[in-house]
Amino acid sequence: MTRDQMTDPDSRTDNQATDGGQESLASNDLEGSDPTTEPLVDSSIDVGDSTGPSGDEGESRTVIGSRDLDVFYDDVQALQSVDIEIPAEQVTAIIGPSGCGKSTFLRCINRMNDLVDAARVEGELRFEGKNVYDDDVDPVVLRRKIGMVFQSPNPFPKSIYDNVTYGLDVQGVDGDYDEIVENALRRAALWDEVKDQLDSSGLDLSGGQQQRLCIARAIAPDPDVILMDEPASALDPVATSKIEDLIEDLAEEYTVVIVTHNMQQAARISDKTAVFLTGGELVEFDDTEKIFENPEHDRVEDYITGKFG
Ligand SMILES: Nc1ncnc2c1ncn2[C@@H]1O[C@H](COP(=O)(O)OP(=O)(O)OP(=O)(O)O)[C@@H](O)[C@H]1O
Repeated sequence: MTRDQMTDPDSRTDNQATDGGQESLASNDLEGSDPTTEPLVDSSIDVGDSTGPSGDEGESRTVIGSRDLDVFYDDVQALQSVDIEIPAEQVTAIIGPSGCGKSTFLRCINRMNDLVDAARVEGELRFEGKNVYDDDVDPVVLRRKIGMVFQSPNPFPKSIYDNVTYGLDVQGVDGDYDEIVENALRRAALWDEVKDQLDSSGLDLSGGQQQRLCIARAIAPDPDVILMDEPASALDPVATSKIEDLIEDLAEEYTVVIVTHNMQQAARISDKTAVFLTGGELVEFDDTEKIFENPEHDRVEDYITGKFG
């Protein structure tokens, strides 16, 4: 299987399951994709320019990269010429003041901005070396490889079991659903708490459990990347701590990109940190320790130390 086969003209559709018009689903809960012809990006292939800038041995492979990425909402520019190389199987935090384009960047990665009429994307955003904005890329397939978890826990009014299998069901994916559900719930650190109540409504869980259920739902289709947009901001400190532990565990298997307003959280859980500042400029991207202890840019230091933002 080659990178070119990420495309699937037969299943090309932007359909996404919706919940009362809210952006309230794991993004890989998508209808319209034909799993029998699902074109995959084989991460074992030579991905050319998707290696890191230095290509040094021991350097983590780049999974997501952008070059000169601009995003506009009508005439308003939300991102300006963003260049970034996001490494595999690490946690990358996106931080910055309100309105600096954090969510916009996250949504570019799996083309969720396609769902916003006013949004226009220019430049290049690569997943496994393939520009996801090429005409031949199927966004439905892309979103199965790049799942998403939103700010507010948003389970469906369905059983815990059905919440996890929903995305698989609508795509007609075959497989042992019992096994998939158990694996996804285990990986989301929820199995032990819910294994005896899989038929109960997902809405009866606590907020933190609901968010872990949403993470299980995002994991079920077996993505490569999990995008998280402030996944703990609606949770209490105990539930937040569990989600943070979970995110660190997930990075052993998945590439995690998380938007957070909480700088302590970024410092605690991420390996890399990207600092966006007003105007949608990516000002600095480096190891999290470096960003928080010795940033290159005064503006980043001012932001980190709370002088503005
Ligand atoms: N759907 C939209 N239509 C028009 N403008 C938008 C839309 N979404 C975002 N914007 C604008 O794009 C810019 C970046 O917004 P974005 O939500 O990406 O920032 P953010 O850093 O995630 O903000 P916050 O931290 O407040 O969530 C802002 O000026 C915002 O008003």
